[in-house]
Amino acid sequence: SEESEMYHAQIHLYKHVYNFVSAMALKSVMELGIADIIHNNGKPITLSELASSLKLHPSKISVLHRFLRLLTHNGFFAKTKVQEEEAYVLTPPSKLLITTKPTCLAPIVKGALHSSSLDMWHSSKKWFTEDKGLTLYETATNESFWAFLNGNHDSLIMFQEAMAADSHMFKLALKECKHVFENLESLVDVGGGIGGVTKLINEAFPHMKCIVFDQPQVVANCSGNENLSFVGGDMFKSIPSADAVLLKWVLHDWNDELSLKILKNCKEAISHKGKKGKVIIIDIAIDEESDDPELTELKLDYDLVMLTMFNGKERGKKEWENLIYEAGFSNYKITPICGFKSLIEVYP
Ligand SMILES: Oc1ccc2c(c1)OC[C@]1(O)c3cc4c(cc3O[C@H]21)OCO4
Repeated sequence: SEESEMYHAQIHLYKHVYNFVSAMALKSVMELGIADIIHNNGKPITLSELASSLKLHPSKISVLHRFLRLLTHNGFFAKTKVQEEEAYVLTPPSKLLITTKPTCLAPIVKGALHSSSLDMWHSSKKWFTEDKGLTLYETATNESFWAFLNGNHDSLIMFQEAMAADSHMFKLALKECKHVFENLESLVDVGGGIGGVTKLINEAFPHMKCIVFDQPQVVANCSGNENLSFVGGDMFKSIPSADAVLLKWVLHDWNDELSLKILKNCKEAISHKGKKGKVIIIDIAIDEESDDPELTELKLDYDLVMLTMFNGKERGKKEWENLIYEAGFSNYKITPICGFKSLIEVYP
């Protein structure tokens, strides 16, 4: 009936209006360190045990229960019984918040839901109606997000820890895509930040000469080892030579024109010593036909985060192909990795 269609539409609309509630509840649980408490408890934990671990005021115990109820409903916790009393256990998504594990993604939750990433959205009408080539972030703050990070040490650390946290997922993927890095004598990790990924590659391939290449102020206080070095520079000007260039979660920060510039400099960097060389891109590839709707939604969410913060973009397979050929490369191969990213090997 028309009414029931209206009622369903209403639920759909309100659900989206309040999508932020589960995100912020997850942020609260991350800040309280609840995953660590349950993990360290070594067994299911009751609400009162959890509340006393958190030293919550008695009036906040029911508050905690309501937060856990929503997050249990959304798959972050599961309920069980301990001597007839309800108790909570972690699920795979909340296990990603255990801060003592290398696969901890708490820094991403912290960075992505930091007010510096959220406040800009209140300026979107201004952004849409202006004809300036600014990002939403710049419209809201009058500076680029990169300038903000370079001007706020704590936020830069938060961002770099988020990137490094995501890199540990790559450690799992490295097992499946080891062959991509085999027989490389050298590799330069462009936009490698504090070396999250490069250190993992250096551990897996100790004989490979690895260079972490990022802006001078980013690599300034980083130190490596005899096969891991940090080099400061500008990837839009030139990139140090190596057998392979790695671009992990870099090109989605940049529009096509700037991404082309980076890729052309990569082509220069791998054409040394006349060897074949390759560019290894690790980034999101939108694929609406074969991805399930939830995965596509994540990729489209990231597309708007990149657009609004960096004037970047997530790319579909065809867009990656066009960019790769436009940059003068002759061939490429896309392999899904890490759940929602792809590894794209690009050959000159
Ligand atoms: O190339 C990338 C990859 C992921 C992210 C990027 C850029 O910026 C947006 C983001 O939501 C974000 C924003 C942040 C942050 C981490 C963080 O992770 C997310 O720490 C401070 O602000």
